[in-house]
Amino acid sequence: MTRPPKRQGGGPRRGGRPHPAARRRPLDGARLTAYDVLDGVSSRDAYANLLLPQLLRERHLEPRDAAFATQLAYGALRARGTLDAILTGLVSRPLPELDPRVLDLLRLGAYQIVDLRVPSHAAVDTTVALTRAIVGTGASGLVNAVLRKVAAGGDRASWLATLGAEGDERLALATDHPRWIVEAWRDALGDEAELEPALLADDAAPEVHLVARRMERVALAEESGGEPGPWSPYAVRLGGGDPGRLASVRAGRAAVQDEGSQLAALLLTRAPLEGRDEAWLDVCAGPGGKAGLLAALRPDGVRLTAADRAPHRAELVRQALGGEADVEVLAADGREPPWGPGTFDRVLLDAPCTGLGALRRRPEVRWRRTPEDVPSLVELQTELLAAALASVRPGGVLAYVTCSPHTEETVAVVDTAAARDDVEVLPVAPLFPEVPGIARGDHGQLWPHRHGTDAMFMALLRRTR
Ligand SMILES: C[S@@+](CC[C@H](N)C(=O)[O-])C[C@H]1O[C@@H](n2cnc3c(N)ncnc32)[C@H](O)[C@@H]1O
Repeated sequence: MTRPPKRQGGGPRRGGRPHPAARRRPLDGARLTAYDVLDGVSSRDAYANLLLPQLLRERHLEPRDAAFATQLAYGALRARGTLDAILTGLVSRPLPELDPRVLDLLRLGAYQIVDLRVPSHAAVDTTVALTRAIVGTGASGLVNAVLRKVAAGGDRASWLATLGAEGDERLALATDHPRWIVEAWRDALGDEAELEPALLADDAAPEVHLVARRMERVALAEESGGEPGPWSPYAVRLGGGDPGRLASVRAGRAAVQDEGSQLAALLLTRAPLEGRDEAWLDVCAGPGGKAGLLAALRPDGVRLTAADRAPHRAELVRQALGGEADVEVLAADGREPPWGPGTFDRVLLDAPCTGLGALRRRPEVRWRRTPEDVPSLVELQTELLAAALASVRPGGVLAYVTCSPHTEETVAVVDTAAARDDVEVLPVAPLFPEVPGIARGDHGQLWPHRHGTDAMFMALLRRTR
C-alpha cells in the first residue's frame, strides 16, 4: 500500500506580522508558523487545532502560505513517530536529550524531505535559517548536517526500507500510528486486509463537512460550493476554503460537523419508540454539535435538555443552541443528574473517550494518548451509561456514542449495560439502510476508509421496564 502523493511545498514566502525571531531578517512565514505550532504542542501541551488557526489569524498569511503552514504543522505532528525513528539513527545523543526546539526543527525539515518531497536544498536551507533565528548559529550546524543525511536517505518508502521495520512496526511507521493504536484498530475492525487502508485514511487530512441545520442542504451546497454528503441528508462536503466565512455558518443555520457525528444524532431520532415522545436529553453535550442537530430535527413540542459537566462547555452549548425554543442547558455531572429517573424518552450519551476515531482532526493526540488512559475512561463511560439508562423511561431509547472504535470503550461498555435485565440492544444497521458496511455486530461503526467519516461508534439500547 502506497501513500497518496502529497502536494509539494514552495520556497520561502512573505509572511504576515513578524515573529520575534524574524527581527533581523525576514523568515519564511509558513515554515515559521508551522514551527511555532510544533513548539506550542511540545513545550506547552497546546492543541494544534486551536493554536494553528489563532496564529494564522494573527499573522495574516496569504491563503497559499496558510495552506502550506497547515500541511507542514499537521503533517509533521502526525508523522512524529516515523520522523523520530529516522532521526534517532542520525543524531549521536538520544532525542529527548536534544534542545526541544532543535528536535522540532529537525522534525519540520525531515518531514518536508521524506513526505512532501520538497527539494532538499530548499528544505535544508530554510530549516537552517529558522534554526539560526530561533536557537542560534551553534545549533544550525547540527541541523544542517542531520538534514543532509535525511535527504541522502530518500523519501519515506526508502527510509522504511532502511529502518528494516516489519509487521506491526512497519505498519505503525508507514501509517503514523503508535503500535497500541494499530492493535486497537485491528481489534475493532476484525479484518486484517482493511487495517492498512483504514490507518492510512486516518492519516490523511479530512475534508470539511458541514451540516444544514436550519436551511435546505441544496442551498448550503450552492453557497459553499460543496457537494452533498453521501450518508446524512443534511451533510455537505467541502473540498477546501474557510467555512467560517459562510453567511449560513455565521448565522447558525449551518455548522461544521463530521458526517459521522450527524449520523450519531440521526440514530437517536430514528430509533423506534412506543408511546410518548416529548422529552429528549443530551447528557454530554459540549460543545453542542449533536445537540444543535437534535434541536433542529426534533418534532414540534419536544423539549431538549442538554448538559455538560464543564461549565464552559455548557456555555458553548448555550451559544450553539442560541435562539432555539424549548431547550434547557445545564452544567451538570451526568453521573449525579439533577433530573429525576425515567424523565426522558430519548437520551444521547456521546461519552468522553480517547478520541482514537477522530485522530485526523487532532494530529498530535495519537502521540499524547497512552493505553493507560483507557481504564479510567471506561470506568467513567460505564458510570455515565448506567446513570443515563436510569434517566430513560421504560420503553424509551438511549444512543451510546463514542468517537473511538476501541473495543473496551465501545462494545465492552455496552455489554456491561446490556447485561441488566431491564435493557435490550436494538440493531443499528437496519436504521441506516443507505449506509453500507456500518454494522459492527448489533451496533454501528463508521470508518474513514469506508465512509470518509471519523471512526464513530454507536449503539442503541431500550429500557424494557
Ligand atoms: C465527546 S464530547 C461531547 C461532544 C458533543 N456531544 C458534540 O457533539 O459536540 C464529551 C463531553 O462530555 C463532557 N463530560 C465529561 N464527563 C462528564 C460527566 N461526568 N457528565 C457530563 N458531561 C461530561 C465533556 O466535558 C465533553 O464536553
